[in-house]
Amino acid sequence: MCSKVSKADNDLRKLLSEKRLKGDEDRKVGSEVFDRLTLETLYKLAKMGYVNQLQGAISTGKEANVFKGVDDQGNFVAVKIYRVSTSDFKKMQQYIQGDPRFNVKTSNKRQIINTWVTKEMRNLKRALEVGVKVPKPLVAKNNVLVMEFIGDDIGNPAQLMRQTIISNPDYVADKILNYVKILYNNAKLVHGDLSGYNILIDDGEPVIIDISQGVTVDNPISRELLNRDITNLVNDFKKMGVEISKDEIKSKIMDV
Ligand SMILES: Nc1ncnc2c1ncn2[C@@H]1O[C@H](COP(=O)(O)OP(=O)(O)OP(=O)(O)O)[C@@H](O)[C@H]1O
Repeated sequence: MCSKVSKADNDLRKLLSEKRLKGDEDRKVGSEVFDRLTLETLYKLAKMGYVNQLQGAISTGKEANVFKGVDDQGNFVAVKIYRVSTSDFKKMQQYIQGDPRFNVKTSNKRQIINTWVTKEMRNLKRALEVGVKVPKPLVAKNNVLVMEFIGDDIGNPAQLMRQTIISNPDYVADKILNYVKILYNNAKLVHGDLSGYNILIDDGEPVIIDISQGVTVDNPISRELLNRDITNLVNDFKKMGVEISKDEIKSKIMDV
């Protein structure tokens, strides 16, 4: 028992000392992201073996920060930490309320974020189950989601589709459209924020990320979100040299 506790203490010390937050931006992130409850959550995840080192920020987003971590077995993991101070609770509430899977009537900010993280985890699982390539979710606890790290063996994260040169654009576009189709028809989900900024290219393969706002097709806003996703894809594909119209995409998705 004693040795377990001291191992966990050591793990947390290691986790915090090795998070290696560099530069002004990262330091700002450090103080904003690592509030007491977040530290406690990371501590529990360290004890459970999910993350025992954080190795710096991969991204500093509007509402969350994504860190590269290492688990007990030495595997890289991606650790997404929602910031309670800057999250858009109104938007989160709107998306959660229209979702029959959740019955959350609270206006408590932490509870809303925790539900949001659970929603992201469940959407990722549901996408994986039908064969969409997304990061495998490993654990969700409070405002922290730990998932499979998408990148190379030495820890370089994969590039965003919008920020990389695609060597196989037709293949990538086709794969993405098939993912949107099976997500819609089989998982009954709409991503809701799909664009080249939420698709990673890993070894020539598209991987869809950031599915937290994804809604079930019976949500009243699902059609509007699907249309927006399709518009974004038309524009992104065009930039990659793949011409396809909104109507063509719609008929591909609905063609079951
Ligand atoms: N599983 C992962 N493996 C590797 N990198 C990842 C992973 N998940 C996210 N990232 C990186 O972190 C960035 C932010 O992730 P994500 O889009 O999920 O967070 P976000 O806070 O919603 O971002 P934003 O506010 O910019 O939309 C991604 O653009 C990607 O570069």
